[in-house]
Amino acid sequence: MKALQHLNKYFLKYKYRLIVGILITIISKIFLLFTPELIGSSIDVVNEYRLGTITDISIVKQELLINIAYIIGAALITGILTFFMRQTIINVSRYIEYDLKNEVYHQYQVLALNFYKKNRTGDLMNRISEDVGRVRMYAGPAIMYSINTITLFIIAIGFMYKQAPMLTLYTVVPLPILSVIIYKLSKTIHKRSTIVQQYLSKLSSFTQESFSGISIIKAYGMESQVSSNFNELAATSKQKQLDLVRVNAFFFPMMILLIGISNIIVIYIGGLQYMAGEISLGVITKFIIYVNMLTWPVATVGWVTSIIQQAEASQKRINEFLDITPEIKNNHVESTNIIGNIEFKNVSFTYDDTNIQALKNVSFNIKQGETLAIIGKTGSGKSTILDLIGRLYDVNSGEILIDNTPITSVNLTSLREQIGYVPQDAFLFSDTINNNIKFGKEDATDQEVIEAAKQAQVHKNIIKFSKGYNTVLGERGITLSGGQKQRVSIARAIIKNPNILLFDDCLSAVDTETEEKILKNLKKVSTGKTTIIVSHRISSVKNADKILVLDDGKITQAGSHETLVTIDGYYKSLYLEQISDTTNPNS
Ligand SMILES: Nc1ncnc2c1ncn2[C@@H]1O[C@H](COP(=O)(O)OP(=O)(O)OP(=O)(O)O)[C@@H](O)[C@H]1O
Repeated sequence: MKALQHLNKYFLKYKYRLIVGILITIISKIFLLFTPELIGSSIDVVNEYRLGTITDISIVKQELLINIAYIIGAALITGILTFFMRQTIINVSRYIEYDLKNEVYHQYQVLALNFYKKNRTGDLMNRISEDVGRVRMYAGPAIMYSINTITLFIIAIGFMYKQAPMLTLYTVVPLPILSVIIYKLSKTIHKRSTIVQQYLSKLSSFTQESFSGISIIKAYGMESQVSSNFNELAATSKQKQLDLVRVNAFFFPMMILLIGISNIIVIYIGGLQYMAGEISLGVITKFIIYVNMLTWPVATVGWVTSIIQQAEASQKRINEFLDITPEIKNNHVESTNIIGNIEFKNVSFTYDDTNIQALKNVSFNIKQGETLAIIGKTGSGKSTILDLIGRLYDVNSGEILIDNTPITSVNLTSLREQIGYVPQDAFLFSDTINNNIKFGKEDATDQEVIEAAKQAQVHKNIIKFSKGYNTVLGERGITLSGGQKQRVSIARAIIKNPNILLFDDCLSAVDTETEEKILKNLKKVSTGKTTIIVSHRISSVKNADKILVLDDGKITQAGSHETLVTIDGYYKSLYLEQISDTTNPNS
C-alpha cells in the first residue's frame, strides 16, 4: 500500500465528496436491509393466520399492504441513494484518474530526450492509460464496494445475530471461503487478462505497422508472408482469450454453488430450529434473503483485494516515472532576454545510451545576426551541435555560452522561445496545414501563416490542394511529399520569428532551384537573427558568414566559402565533386 499513498493528496482534495459518498452508501445499505425484515414479518403474519393465532383476515391484509408499501418505499430510496453513491464515489475516482493522467503527462513533458530513448513508447502509453485505469479502480470501485461490504456485513450480521445466533454462525461460515476462492480466481483472471492485453497490443501494433508500411509490403510482394505472421499472432491471441474465458466461466458457478450451500444450511439448520419452536418461519425467510444479499459483497472482498494489489503494482510503475527528476533543469527562474550570441568552448559530448562520443573538444562562436554553416560526413556530429544549443542535452565537458552566459544559467523557456528549429526529419501533426504552421506561433493570423509559407516556398503547393491551408495531414503528414513537409516545417520556424534559427539539413528533399529560392528568402527572414544551417550541400552553405567542417566529432576546417575552396581538404573536394555533378548531370 506504500505506492498508493501517492493518491492521498487527491483523496484530500476531494474529501468532501468522498465523505458525502460514504455517508450515502451507509444510509442506502440501511434502507436495503429493511426489505428482509418486512418480508419476514409478512410471512409470519400469514403463518399466524394459517395457524389460527390471528383470525381476522383484514388485519393480515392491512399488515401485508403496509409492508408492501414500505418495501416499495425502501427500494425507491435505496435506488435513489445508490445513484448518488455512484455519482459521488465513482465520480471522485474519475476526477482522480484525470488528475493523475495530467500529472503523468506533465512529467512526460518535462523529462529530457534521454528518458524517451530509455523507455519504449508503448510503455509510456501504458502507464498513462492502463496503469492509471487500474489505479482508478482502487480509488473508486474498490472503496465503494469495501464500504458497501462493511456496512452490509455489520448491519445484517447484527440483525441476524439478534434473531438467531446459532443460525447466524452456521450461515456465515461458507462466506470467508467464498472470499478466498474469489480472490484466487480474480488473481488468475488478472494474470490471464494481462496476457490477453499484451497480445491485443501486439496485434494492434502489428496491424498499425503493416498499414503504415503497406507500400513497402506491396512493393516487395510480402502480402502473404505478412498475412501468415498476422494469423500466427491472432491464433496465439485467440488461445490466450480462451484461457481467460475458461477461468472467467468459473466465477458465477462458484458463487451460485456457495450461495446454494449457505441456503441449504439456512433451510436445514433453520428448519430444525423451527420444528423445535426456537424460531419462526419468517426468520428462515429473512435469513435466506440476508444470505443472498451478503454473498456478492463478501465475494467482492476477494475481488477488491485483487484490485488493490493490481493498483499498488500500477501505482508503483507510475511512481517510477513521477520520481525521475528531469535531467535538464531550469536553473534560472526569471526569464532571460536572448539576443543570439552563441559560443562553444571545448565542448565534448557523449550519448550515454550508445556511448558514442559525438563531439570532441568543439569550439566556435557566432555573433548575433551571423550565419554559420556546418558541413560534414554523416554521423560527424552536426545535429548534435543543434541539439545542444536547444539544450535537449547538457554537455559532458566544456561550456556553451548564450550571450556570454553559460547555457545552464539561462532560463530554459526563454531559450527555447527564441529558437526556431527545423529538424532533419520534418514532423507534422495530424492536423491542418494551417495549424501545423501555427504551431510555431499559436496566435498567428492567417495572413502571417500565408506569408511564412510563401517565404518557405510552399504556398503555391498548398493552394493547389482543394482545401488549401485547411488540408488535414494524415499520420506524420503522409499526404505531403518529403520536400513539401520540409518546407511546411521551415514555415513553422519562420512564423515564430525567433532570434536563433536552426536548420538541420532541411533542404535535402527539395530540388536545387527551390533550394536557391528558399535560401534567398531565408536570407531576408534571418536578417539580424543568428542562423545555423546544417547541410551536405555546398549550395546551401556557401553564403554563410562562417563554415565549419566537422569530421568524427571534431572541427577539421573553418572559414568562409571563398577561403575553404582554396584549401585542400574535405570542403574543397566536396565542392569540386558537387560542381562537376551540376555541370555534368549525366556523369
Ligand atoms: N539520440 C542519439 N542517441 C545515441 N547516439 C546518437 C544519437 N544521435 C546521434 N547519435 C550518434 O552520434 C553521432 C553523431 O550524430 P549526429 O546526428 O550528430 O550526426 P550528423 O552529422 O548530424 O549526421 P547526419 O548528417 O547523418 O544527420 C553518430 O555516430 C550517431 O550515431
